[in-house]
Amino acid sequence: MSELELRPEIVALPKVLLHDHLDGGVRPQTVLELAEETGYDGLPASDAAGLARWFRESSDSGSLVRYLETFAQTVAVLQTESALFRVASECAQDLAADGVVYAEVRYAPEQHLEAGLTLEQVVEAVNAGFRDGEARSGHRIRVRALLTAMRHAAKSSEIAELVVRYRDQEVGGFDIAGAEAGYPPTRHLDAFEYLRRENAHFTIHAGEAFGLPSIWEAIQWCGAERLGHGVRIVDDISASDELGLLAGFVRDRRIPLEMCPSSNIQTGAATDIASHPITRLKDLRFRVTLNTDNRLMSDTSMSKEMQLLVDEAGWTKDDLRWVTVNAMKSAFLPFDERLALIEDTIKPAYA
Ligand SMILES: O=c1[nH]cnc2c1ncn2[C@@H]1O[C@H](CO)[C@@H](O)[C@H]1O
Ligand SMILES: [Zn+2]
Repeated sequence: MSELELRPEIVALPKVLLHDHLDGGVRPQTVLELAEETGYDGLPASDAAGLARWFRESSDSGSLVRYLETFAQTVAVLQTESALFRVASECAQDLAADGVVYAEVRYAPEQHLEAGLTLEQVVEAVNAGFRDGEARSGHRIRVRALLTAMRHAAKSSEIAELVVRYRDQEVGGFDIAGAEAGYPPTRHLDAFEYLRRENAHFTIHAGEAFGLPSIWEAIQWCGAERLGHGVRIVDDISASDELGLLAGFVRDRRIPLEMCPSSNIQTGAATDIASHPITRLKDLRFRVTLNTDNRLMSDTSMSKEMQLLVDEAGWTKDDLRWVTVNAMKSAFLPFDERLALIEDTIKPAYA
């Protein structure tokens, strides 16, 4: 991705981010310092610029599986409470500086147990880091956590229970992530059924590397409230914009699509920003939201994703307001709190 000078008027707009991975958004310099502190010697570069380049280039393979391999480097240095606290705090500060007013940041607690932490210690360290970052940011931002279970693993029920246990401590919901092909979400039906019995929220990564069957299972078998990516829903829309039954269901039910344009280009789910399905889905009035996915791997931010759409796909400020309101409506947050953010923070700033 080329260097992009961000326009201050875009940075200043209030933004809502529903799909951002904590372990995909670490500052390169922090990765280096944490590796030094913890004695991890497996990093592929020894300076921040080189490391940033390595992450971006290694993620450019056109394959989700290869893209996901780069996370081994960030996960390796995120095995202590102090590392998790620091990275969560910096995440909240970086998002706030980018104009984000509300964020749901996800990570997989089960990936941070290698040095002996318990799941609870992981969640509490990250939560404390978010609170610290909110306070230090000097902006009004609220950051909540989504707890991810890895789709190839067998911890989803435990992670789902964690979501319910910490729901009053800014844990908004549950997600599953990881390689999509070969690991259908129905492997985790027990977790989804439990969450529904508990009136808890969840989203599922679906329709990114794999097509319609994955989206269909996520919605109709698992009961996903939102779709992570969901970009392949265009496979169910004809050249003359006729919607198939599944695409029609997704649009009619206003199922939010957590779309991540730059990430999709790196994993091969889309070719470029100009032709990314997000614009077509916006024009067809799907419940489209705009997201970063992994700021480190894609060298991106919410402002950058917005500016790319404006510059390369003809988006207007009205479109940016629309996806921002869509995202706020789709947040895993009580209705009155969503409404307050829309009326008091978002709408006045885009007027
Ligand atoms: O776009 C994606 N698709 C599927 N899985 C992902 C994506 N981005 C990150 N992760 C996976 O989610 C884990 C927890 O944050 C990451 O470690 C990575 O393996
Ligand atoms: Zn993701």
